[in-house]
This record gives sequence, C-alpha cells and structure tokens, in this order.
Amino acid sequence: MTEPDQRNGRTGAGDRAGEPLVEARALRKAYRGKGGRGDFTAVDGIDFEVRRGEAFGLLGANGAGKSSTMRMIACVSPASGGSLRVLGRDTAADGAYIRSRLGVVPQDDSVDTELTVRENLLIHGRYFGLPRKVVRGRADELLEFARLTEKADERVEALSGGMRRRLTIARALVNEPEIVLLDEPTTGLDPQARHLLWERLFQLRQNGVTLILTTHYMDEAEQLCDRLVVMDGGRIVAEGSPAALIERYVTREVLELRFEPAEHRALVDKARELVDRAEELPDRLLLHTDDGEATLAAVHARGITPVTALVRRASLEDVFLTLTGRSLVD
Ligand SMILES: Nc1ncnc2c1ncn2[C@@H]1O[C@H](COP(=O)(O)OP(=O)(O)OP(=O)(O)O)[C@@H](O)[C@H]1O
Repeated sequence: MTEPDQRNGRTGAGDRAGEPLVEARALRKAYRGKGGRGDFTAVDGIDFEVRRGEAFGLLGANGAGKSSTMRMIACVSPASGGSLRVLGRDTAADGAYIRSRLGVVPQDDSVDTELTVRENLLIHGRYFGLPRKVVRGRADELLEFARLTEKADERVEALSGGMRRRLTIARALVNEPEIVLLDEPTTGLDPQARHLLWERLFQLRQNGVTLILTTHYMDEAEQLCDRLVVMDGGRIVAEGSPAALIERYVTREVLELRFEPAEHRALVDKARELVDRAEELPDRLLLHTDDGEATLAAVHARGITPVTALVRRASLEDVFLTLTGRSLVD
C-alpha cells in the first residue's frame, strides 16, 4: 500500500519514539446514578502512559472500564477526576485539537451502509476540511491499504463484517492520525477476517502509528500489543508486555485436566496437591507447572484418571485468571 504514515513525510516512530503520547494520572470516570442511585465509578483512579510508536492494550472483561477510558482519550467523554494528557495537551482544554489528530474505530461500525465504500471515505475526509483532491487521493490509498479497492464502488450493505471493519479502520486514517484508538477491533469476526485485520494493524504499527486498543481476547492482546494494562473493576491490576506478564504471574506451562463429572470433586482435590498453584474452573482444572509432561506423569502415578489432559504454554488468559480469579470470556 501507500504507507499511510509516510505519505506526509513521516517515517514511523523515528527519533521521537518513546515520547509519551498519552499520560493518565489518577484518572477517574463516574456516571451519574439514575433514580436516586449514587454515582457509579467505572474508572477508579488509574495511571498509565502510552509511548509514541507502540501498540498499547487495555485488556479486561466486560464492564472493566476499557471503553470508558477510551472515550476519555478520544475526548468524547470528560474525565471526572485526575488528569489526562494526549499529544502533550490536556483533554479538558484542548479536545478539538486532540480529536483532529486521532483516528477512532468505535466498537460498532458506524459507516453509512447506504453509501459506497469510497463515498464513506470521501465524506469523512471532508469532515476534516481536507481539499477534495487530497481526499480523493487519500481514499484511493486507504482502499488499497484496507484491501477494498475492488469493492470501492459497492454499497457498504453488501460487505462482509470483516470488510466493514477494515473500512472503519481506513476511515479512521483519513486525517493521517498520530494515534488510532480501536475499541474491540475484532469482536464478532470469523478467524480469517480477524487475521487479516491483525495483519493490517500490524502494518500500521510498522509504519509508526501509535495504536491503543481494547480487547477481551487474550490472543489478540498477545499478537498485537507491545505493552498492556489488565483492568478489573475500573482499576489497573497489572501492566507490562505480554511476555513479561506471563513470566511474572504464571508458570511456563499449564496442564489442563477434565474429569468425569461424578469424579470431578474428588480428583480435583487430589490433583491440585501436586502443584503450588492451580485454578479450578467449572469444567476443568488448570495446574500451573514448569514441566507439563512431568506433572502429567505425576498425575497418572497418583492414580488420577482424567478424561482428557492437555499441556499448553501459559497465556494471558492464565494471567487474568490468576489476578482476578475469573475467566476473561464471560
Ligand atoms: N454512559 C454510562 N452510564 C452509566 N454507566 C455506564 C455508562 N457507560 C458505561 N457504564 C458502566 O461502566 C462500567 C464500565 O463500562 P465500560 O463500557 O467502560 O467497560 P468495558 O470494559 O469497555 O466493557 P465492554 O467490553 O462491555 O464495553 C460498566 O459497568 C457499564 O455498565
């Protein structure tokens, strides 16, 4: 493609890489309670920084406060407390400037389904006051980037979910933003569409665009994020690269055991004695171990008979479970 970030002479993160583009200090968001109920605190005093050129993730279950945080960064929802600076400016004072330098991909595709793919890009470009000729050229480049050139003159209603999502991302790039915010970018997409989208986002990151995304998919966070915060109940409970979080909070491997329902209770109690850390889910037991095969041998030696046994690499899902006692997926 024509690299979105190189069209205007920017060459990726460059020598300003690492400069903080988002700085949140004791950031709060409270929603006014309805019908006499008290205020509800959705974001409860969080601190984080996002640096230029990185892909930064907010990972958490539904209701953790991820979208509320994103809306504050996007300057569409005011903070209730603390401070939030984006691109070196205060979101409370300079919302219009910040919005003009951001690309926003909301949770629901808000593209106009009655218009063609190209028309959606042209109209969005005009919102930013760009000259017609510039917008036309940029639309062509973005169609290519989003792998939508062949669909340019079709109405959006004829597109698949994955194509719509790519169009929403292309649209968010019309103003050549320095930061792109993506709220649950691949929710509802099939695996092939997800992978194509990840590939496009990876390309953007390669071009030096700073990405901030929310997700409740741990594989997405592992694939895309250089660094992430884990959110739970409006707070940040951990921060780091996916690899660092896995190393800090869980062991190298996990042995997953499933038992006959009638034997589940007794065998779970017996098996968890074999390791220092185990997590029990309704349908299985997860044993945290540095050597899954050796632990499985110990399980058999104890006379414990699982219906299935699986040794796998520990993941962010295990980190989340360890930190919150709950599974990421509802
Ligand atoms: N406008 C609002 N008014 C009142 N409560 C809200 C509002 N928006 C969000 N909330 C509540 O704030 C909490 C956090 O919501 P938020 O959407 O930020 O979470 P999330 O982590 O993004 O979850 P999801 O993945 O479901 O979007 C939830 O309990 C939600 O019901």
